[in-house]
Amino acid sequence: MTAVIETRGLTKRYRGGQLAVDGLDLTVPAGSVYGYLGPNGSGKTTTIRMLMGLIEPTSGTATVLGEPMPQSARTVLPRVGALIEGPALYGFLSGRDNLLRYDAADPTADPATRSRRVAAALDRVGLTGAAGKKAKAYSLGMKQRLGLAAALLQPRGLLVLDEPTNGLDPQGMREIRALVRELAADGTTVFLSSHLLDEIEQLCTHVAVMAQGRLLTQGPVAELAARARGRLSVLTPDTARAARLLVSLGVAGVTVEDGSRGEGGGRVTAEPPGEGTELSDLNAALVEEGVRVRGFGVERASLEDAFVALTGEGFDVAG
Ligand SMILES: Nc1ncnc2c1ncn2[C@@H]1O[C@H](COP(=O)(O)OP(=O)(O)OP(=O)(O)O)[C@@H](O)[C@H]1O
Repeated sequence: MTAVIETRGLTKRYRGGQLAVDGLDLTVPAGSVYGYLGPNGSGKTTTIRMLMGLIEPTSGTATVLGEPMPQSARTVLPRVGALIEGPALYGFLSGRDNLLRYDAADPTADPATRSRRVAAALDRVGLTGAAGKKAKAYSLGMKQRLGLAAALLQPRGLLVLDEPTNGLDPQGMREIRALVRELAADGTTVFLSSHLLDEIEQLCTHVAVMAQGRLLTQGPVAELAARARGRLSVLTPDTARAARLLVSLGVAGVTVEDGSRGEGGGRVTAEPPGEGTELSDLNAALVEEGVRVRGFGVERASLEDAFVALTGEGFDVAG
């Protein structure tokens, strides 16, 4: 498999002494939608700025589309569509005129076909109807889509999107996510940073998890989630009794969630039992004890479970 982005020991220490990225080894396979996940301040933007040749690494190497960065920035960057820290737009110009300016700034873009390229890009992001409006009248989501249109003026081998849904309302988020899915379906490799775990789970085939400048893990999303163990879940109105019994049977991590499940129902979750204990025996023991069981099973592990297992802490999934 060819890597579209590869870094080895990539490190950035800012002048003030802050170690923002620490010995990063990333491998982004061709055709992947690669989620770069980490809380604010974990080094995502710094990494992207190094990949795009905007800042020099302190040490380590990076290749993008097979060429070393920042040395090959001039040949690599025209093949990369990037949306970093919000698009730079002229508010007093229409959406269309903003794109015409972007296209004109690209020395490789043929002026004869400019208006056709711009029309196609506007259509791609669903802004044809609003193309004549001034950009300052655009919603944040429309501005973000216009930024994406600028990134799509030329065919690209790679799209790099830094927190593309940051600050958007739910509708705007849905629009941008739908667009990213469409682009990915066309086979474009997408590298997308986010601090939203559910966004990565919805959009990405691969994920790298960052914390404090260091890579905790990377790989296919499905593999990462599968590595985490699911939770045993018992739906019952008799939560306290169920919990006591599970604890007495040696089940670990027993947690009671009461309330809002209708008819006074609640839920008890726990770690799935280890070898030697059958799930069916646990269920039978609950029933024997007179616990009314409305649901029983092991829920599939989510990426969040995997993240908690990795870091020992929860994640800001709501943003
Ligand atoms: N120009 C700079 N000079 C000094 N320190 C910096 C600079 N830019 C970022 N940092 C620090 O480097 C660390 C990583 O920042 P970075 O912006 O890369 O993180 P991030 O994961 O992108 O977070 P956010 O989503 O908040 O941008 C932070 O501690 C930040 O304060």
